[in-house]
Amino acid sequence: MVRRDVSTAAGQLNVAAVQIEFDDTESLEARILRVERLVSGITGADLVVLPELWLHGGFSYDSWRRSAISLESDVLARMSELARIRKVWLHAGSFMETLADADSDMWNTSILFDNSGNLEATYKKIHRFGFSDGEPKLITAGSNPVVVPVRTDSATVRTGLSTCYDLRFPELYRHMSADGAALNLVPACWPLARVEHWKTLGRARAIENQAFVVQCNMTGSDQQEELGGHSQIVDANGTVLARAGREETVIQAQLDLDILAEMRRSFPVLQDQREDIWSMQGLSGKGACC
Ligand SMILES: NC(=O)CCC(=O)C(=O)O
Repeated sequence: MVRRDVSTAAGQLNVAAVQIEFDDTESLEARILRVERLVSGITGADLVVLPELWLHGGFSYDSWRRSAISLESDVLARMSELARIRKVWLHAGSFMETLADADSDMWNTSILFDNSGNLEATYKKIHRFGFSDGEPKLITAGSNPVVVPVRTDSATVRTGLSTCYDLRFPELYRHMSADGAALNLVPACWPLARVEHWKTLGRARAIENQAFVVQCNMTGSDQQEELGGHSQIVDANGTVLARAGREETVIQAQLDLDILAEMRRSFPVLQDQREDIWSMQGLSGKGACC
């Protein structure tokens, strides 16, 4: 495995996560306006993160095809404009992406704009949630991990993109770590019933990869599924720098990337990884199931 130089993280980055309340009865336009207002009210952030499928509803399977959008849609033009006007990097959360033709595949695609409103990266969710229902039935899985450099006047950091259920698969984060990720952004639509998993797995991904983790969840309810909230910003020690409750809110924290780089130098656990671990005793990377 080729490992990127970890010194790609430096400086200070102020990040905000916008925890959005979902309500099945609200129109898409009303929700977009609310999100624009929430983002416009944030001060001092370099990077703002929105949740997974905040427009469509993470569990609104029946309406996904109807509400799906293409990368050229007006909604994304508005998100790009928001990033440009507010001069923030904007992880606009994820969207149900489709191509122009009606029968196209759909993907759960995350979108990152830079602070001039340019589209910097897209990431198609790799691990689909729902077992034999929901995402595996309706959408196509991505197959490319994405790590992208985020650069501002005061910071530079390679940033890994992942979505919700991906958080349960540590090998994805190991892969992004090898590609230099020192910050992981995790938009989600994670239910209340498993919110302790959400909180613990975010801290675990931070500690084991010596990286910051920004988890931005939905709250409210979607097709009778109570959504968990508890968005959090975690440092590489697993310390929660900011955490929401279940209300619609913005959380914000300053990420000190110089301290992270120093921690990685003085406690260099990542260099002790054994790449031969999967070939030991003939096991493959896929765990036993049922
Ligand atoms: N939208 C999701 O990926 C939900 C994931 C989830 O509920 C879980 O991992 O638990």
